Amino acid sequence: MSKPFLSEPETSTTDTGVLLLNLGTPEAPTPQAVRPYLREFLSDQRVVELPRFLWQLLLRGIILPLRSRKSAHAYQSIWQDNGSPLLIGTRSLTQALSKALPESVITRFAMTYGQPSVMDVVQEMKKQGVANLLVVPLYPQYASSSSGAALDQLWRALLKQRVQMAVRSITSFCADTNYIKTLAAHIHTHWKQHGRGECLLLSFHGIPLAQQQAGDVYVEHCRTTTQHLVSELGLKDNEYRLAFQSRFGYAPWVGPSTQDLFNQLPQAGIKKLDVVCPGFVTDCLETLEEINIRGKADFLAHGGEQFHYIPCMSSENEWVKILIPLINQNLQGWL
Ligand SMILES: C=CC1=C(C)c2cc3[nH]c(cc4nc(cc5[nH]c(cc1n2)c(C)c5CCC(=O)O)C(CCC(=O)O)=C4C)c(C)c3C=C
Ligand SMILES: [Fe+2]
Ligand SMILES: [Fe+2]
Repeated sequence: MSKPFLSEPETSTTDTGVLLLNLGTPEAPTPQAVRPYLREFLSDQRVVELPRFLWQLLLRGIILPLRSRKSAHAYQSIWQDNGSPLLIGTRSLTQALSKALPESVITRFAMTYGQPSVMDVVQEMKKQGVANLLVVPLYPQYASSSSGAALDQLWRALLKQRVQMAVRSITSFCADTNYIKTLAAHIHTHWKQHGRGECLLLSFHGIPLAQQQAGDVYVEHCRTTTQHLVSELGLKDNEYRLAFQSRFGYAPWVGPSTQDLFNQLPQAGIKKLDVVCPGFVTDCLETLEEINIRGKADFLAHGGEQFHYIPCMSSENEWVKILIPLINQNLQGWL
């Protein structure tokens, strides 16, 4: 029988730690590796809120066999020599923040699904002496299915601790001034280097409409980011669009859909399109494959002439500029 609480070191420590949380990604771009990742992800009731038994029948019987193969194929098109872009990006962001924070702060990352797990990393940080922990889900806009699910894993880890850590968490930073200004500057730099389209599409990951109607603040947060960003960029109403991507399943999702806009915008006279994904801290399957491969092909096939995807901001310069002040503000009194 497993013990209800973990054994603790006898010395009491007071070190401070910062834990970054991201979604997780498969170990390899193969159906065999994608399947356990999707099973864990899609079994989370924050992600799919259907009755558990019915959903598990559907998931294991129909969805996993089909989706694992389809997703593995998509992952193959973006996989890098050293692994999944989401893992590479999260690791390099952790290294950059670790360098920029005082040496005494222990900085790590963990994944909501897959490896490294939140449970293992929190345990390891505790062994290293962390007693005060700041947790930063890497999602500027809060959604129950992303930030909420990430924080659930942290609370699960704390349930195992005999002597619990002091914990602070950042739940969202959708209107943070450094985030908005740095993102606006990033877009300007892209325009200077590659030219500017007729319209800027801000594409956020979607959520099921039922979750929004049940009170999730996610869409409101996406609108807040959009308002601040377009005002910082000085865009007129006809120079930008807000849309939601990555629809999953047959139930309605929040709209308008990014996919629909790729098909419709050329007919509405927009032939040159720039796309940015402000809700993603690191490039991943949903930006590199869904937007920059499939989305681009659809837009061009429907009469579009120029499609520029503006990549996520860099870890070393831009995200450090955004996250260090936010982290320092939340570490007050601990250092
Ligand atoms: C803003 C962050 C995200 C929210 C909100 C979110 C909700 C959400 N996602 C799914 C289903 C899938 N998402 C998948 C990939 C994926 N999702 C996010 C972020 C959010 N998801 C990221 C960063 C990624 C990329 C992971 C990577 O390895 O690069 C996938 C897996 C890929 C696929 O098969 O398409 C699924 C499935 C739901 C159902 C949902 C809200 C309820
Ligand atoms: Fe940049
Ligand atoms: Fe997702």
